[in-house]
Amino acid sequence: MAAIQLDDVTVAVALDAPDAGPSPRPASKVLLDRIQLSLTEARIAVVGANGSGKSTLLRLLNGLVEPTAGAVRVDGLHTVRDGREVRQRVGFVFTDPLSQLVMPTGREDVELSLRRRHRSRSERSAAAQSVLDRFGLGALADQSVYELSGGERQLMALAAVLAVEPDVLVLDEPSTLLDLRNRELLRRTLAGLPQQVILSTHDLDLALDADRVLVVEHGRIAFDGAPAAAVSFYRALCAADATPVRSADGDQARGHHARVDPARVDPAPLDPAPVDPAGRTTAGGS
Ligand SMILES: Nc1ncnc2c1ncn2[C@@H]1O[C@H](COP(=O)(O)OP(=O)(O)OP(=O)(O)O)[C@@H](O)[C@H]1O
Repeated sequence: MAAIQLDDVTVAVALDAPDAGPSPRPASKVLLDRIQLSLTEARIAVVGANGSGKSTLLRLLNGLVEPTAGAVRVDGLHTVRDGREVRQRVGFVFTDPLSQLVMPTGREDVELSLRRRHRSRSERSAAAQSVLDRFGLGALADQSVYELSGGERQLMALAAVLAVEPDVLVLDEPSTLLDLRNRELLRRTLAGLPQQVILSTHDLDLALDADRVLVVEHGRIAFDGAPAAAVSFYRALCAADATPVRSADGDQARGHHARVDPARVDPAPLDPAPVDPAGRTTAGGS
């Protein structure tokens, strides 16, 4: 497995000119805050609320997003300085397949992925056919990508990235558009891959297939550990968020700032396993 190291990584973006006035907006927004992670497990899932920072975290891994501070290394390669080598090792599958499929048909897209690996056109074509067949996409290979269903496109985008056999596969919400059957196909496919797989998902069953799950909350790692405990933590976090709380003046408000103590999350009834004995369960970083 590859060793991916995030050393004290912060990602911040500049916002439009802050308004002057009694409560001026900040000039920048922190998307990820001092993340310290060592990612070596074969299957890692990242869960968290919309806007919590999951995609930003994944995009760091192949240099699509650059840290504002700190560094990300893949097998010792720096994602900014050694971007090209890192991208050859780390394949990235986007949530929206149309931002990835650039050729008119799936076959052409997979062949484009394979252009460096197979110089001969006939070899390239045979290799593309074999990849497409593996995903049950052979019959759709010559159809316009715009005529494919969302799920078919998503599988096509995955096939095009896997065609070059990266060492690490990073997938941003890969099951969003898939029906139950294709979700199962995706789960089986991911389970059988030799690559290290790191994915973000709102599909908690997919997260439970992983060896390790990170819960991202407001740009920080709120929990890092065994899947059942992480999912229980995340459910508790969402429940706390959704629970109306009474403010001091008696008004009801949503408990957006409710704290869930990771050490006190009961993983039952999903799995009675205790929180990861490796002690990676942390609040606000790992
Ligand atoms: N370039 C940018 N400029 C300003 N804000 C940004 C930028 N990129 C991301 N953000 C903000 O950063 C936060 C994290 O975004 P990110 O896409 O990482 O979230 P996410 O957890 O993947 O969300 P989702 O589950 O909805 O896909 C969001 O509030 C988003 O609006």
